[in-house]
Amino acid sequence: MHDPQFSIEMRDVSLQLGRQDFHFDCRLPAGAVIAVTGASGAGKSTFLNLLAGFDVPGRGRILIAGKDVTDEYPARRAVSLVFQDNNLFAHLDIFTNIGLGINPAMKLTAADRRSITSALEKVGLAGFERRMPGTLSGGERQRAAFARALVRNRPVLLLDEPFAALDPGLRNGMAALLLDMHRETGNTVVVVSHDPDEVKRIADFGLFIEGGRIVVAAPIGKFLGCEDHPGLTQFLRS
Ligand SMILES: Nc1ncnc2c1ncn2[C@@H]1O[C@H](COP(=O)(O)OP(=O)(O)OP(=O)(O)O)[C@@H](O)[C@H]1O
Repeated sequence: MHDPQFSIEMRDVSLQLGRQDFHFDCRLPAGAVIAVTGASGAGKSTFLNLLAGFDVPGRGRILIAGKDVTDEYPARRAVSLVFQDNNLFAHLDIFTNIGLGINPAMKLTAADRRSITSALEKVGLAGFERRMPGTLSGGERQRAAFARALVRNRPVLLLDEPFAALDPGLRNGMAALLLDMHRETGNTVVVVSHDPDEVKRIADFGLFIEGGRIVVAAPIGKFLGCEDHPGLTQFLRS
């Protein structure tokens, strides 16, 4: 049974990658900004990869917006993604990269075309439509990927340190844009962050992952006040 309060459920999900095993079991609130935290190598990206469908669990079920997606291909899932790399097709210009996020056959309406231009303006890349990804800086590529997520407008947005390559001013600007979009659409945002200030600023709910397991999952007030896990305390003070 699906409870509409939850947009993401992992039911007894297990996975082994090399010598590392992972076990995730969680229910995440719909319409929240959920911060995923943990030390390097804890399993944050694997958690997102399972939701995106790039990793497939050996056991357990994954539900997104009430639908069991465990056996569904990444492209069919109700998610958009902004990951650290590999966000853009290198042989296609920025307009096409973003357009594919709206319609994989590039059948775009005039309104779609306007929304691409407008998303590029919002992320500070006005006029970049015909540029190839290889001619953009790392931060510009991340912003282009973010523009694609803006136009895709899926119920769940997965972001793996989306603004890591940006300087602090731009990073804050993009975080503000993310919150604007979130308020407008009411979508669920799952964002990996290494920055406690960013977590405090944007998240409604926090997850702390350690050794391939979720050790804390709580609304943000409780999460920030949690003193039961030295790893989390250290992260929050960093
Ligand atoms: N395909 C794989 N084969 C073997 N081990 C893997 C594989 N993918 C991930 N791992 C291991 O699983 C652990 C968790 O990796 P993951 O990328 O999820 O961590 P993370 O919390 O996102 O780390 P970071 O903050 O450094 O990006 C790491 O020890 C990693 O080396």
